[in-house]
Amino acid sequence: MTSKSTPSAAHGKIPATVITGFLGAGKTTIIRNILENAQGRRIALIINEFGDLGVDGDVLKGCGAEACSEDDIIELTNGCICCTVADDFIPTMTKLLEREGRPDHIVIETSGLALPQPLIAAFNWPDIRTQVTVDGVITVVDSAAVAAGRFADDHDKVDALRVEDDKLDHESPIEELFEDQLTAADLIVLNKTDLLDSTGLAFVRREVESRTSRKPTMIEAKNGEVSAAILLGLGVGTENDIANRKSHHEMEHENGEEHDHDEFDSFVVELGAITDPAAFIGRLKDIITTYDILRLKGFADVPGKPMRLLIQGVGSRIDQYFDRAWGSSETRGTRLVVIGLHDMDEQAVRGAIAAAV
Ligand SMILES: Nc1nc2c(ncn2[C@@H]2O[C@H](COP(=O)(O)OP(=O)(O)OP(=O)(O)O)[C@@H](O)[C@H]2O)c(=O)[nH]1
Repeated sequence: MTSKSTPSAAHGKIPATVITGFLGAGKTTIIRNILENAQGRRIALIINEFGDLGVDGDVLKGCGAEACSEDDIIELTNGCICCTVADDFIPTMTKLLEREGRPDHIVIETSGLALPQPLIAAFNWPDIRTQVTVDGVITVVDSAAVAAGRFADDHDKVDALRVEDDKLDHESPIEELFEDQLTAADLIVLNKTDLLDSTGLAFVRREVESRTSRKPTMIEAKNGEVSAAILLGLGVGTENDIANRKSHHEMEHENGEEHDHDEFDSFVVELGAITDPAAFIGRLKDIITTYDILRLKGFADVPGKPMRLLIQGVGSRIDQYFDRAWGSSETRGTRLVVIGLHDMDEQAVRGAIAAAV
């Protein structure tokens, strides 16, 4: 199945694939694989990240895949795509469609905290609807996190949040988001299967199935290795089916109350050189656990190394590798974005990370 054979492509509309999924599930990793196996398609990429440090865009620009030049990668940095659809996403799409040399396919990576529903609805805007169709929504799941109970309701925590903030009428914000992202899916990728055995994986399947009343196809993957032939060319036209995919927020606020991300918070920590990366990363793992940090990612300056060290923390797991050389006009330094729930003690986390150097 390729995009060239889908009904939407046959009607001249550009297919757009939405890749969603919670923080650190593996969205960027999957997109990297798509770009490297694009089967001759020219792909435009729209990336949205939570937090003021464009790590994903940088990772994807650095992969140098022919399918997608740096000019074809557009970063939306003014907040989560679901809240900035009108001001940010729609003008960006309009500009993209006015360009010469239109792409064969558009891939959109939502932030890990975004509700996909408002984004899908935006494809019904008149200027966009006539030119683009949603080929499919792919929800990436961190299977290891599901198995660890990361998306199960932590009642104590939710109750504590509610006492602090009486506007909080939701269940656990993480659990709701997880379910909303599953409910939007045409295809669910159970990623990170390398971290589980078959019993764990069977549990994850049941858990995911129980979190959405829709029954999208589920496939398993490790390191985001799924063929572009499976991911691109679903041919769904998801914008015609939004009524069946309502988020908790839409169901609770049919009167149109604004959605926001007050439940989550992020900040960037800037540090100098890291002389002992192994020790630093060991301490970061403890800090993530102590302060219940949801996502930590960025780069470190390691003295004597011509390349920067990419640091990717998801839950208490941290991956690190030297991803690219520092640019000649770039100031070397360590910058990490930290994402957590809104009750995260920013000053304490900042202090702990500074002391971990
Ligand atoms: N063990 C394992 N690690 C994975 C797998 N897929 C991705 N990762 C790692 O998980 C981390 C997060 O992956 P990303 O692709 O950046 O996740 P993301 O969903 O784009 O993250 P955000 O955009 O921050 O929400 C990285 O360190 C990846 O290398 C997998 O299948 N197995």
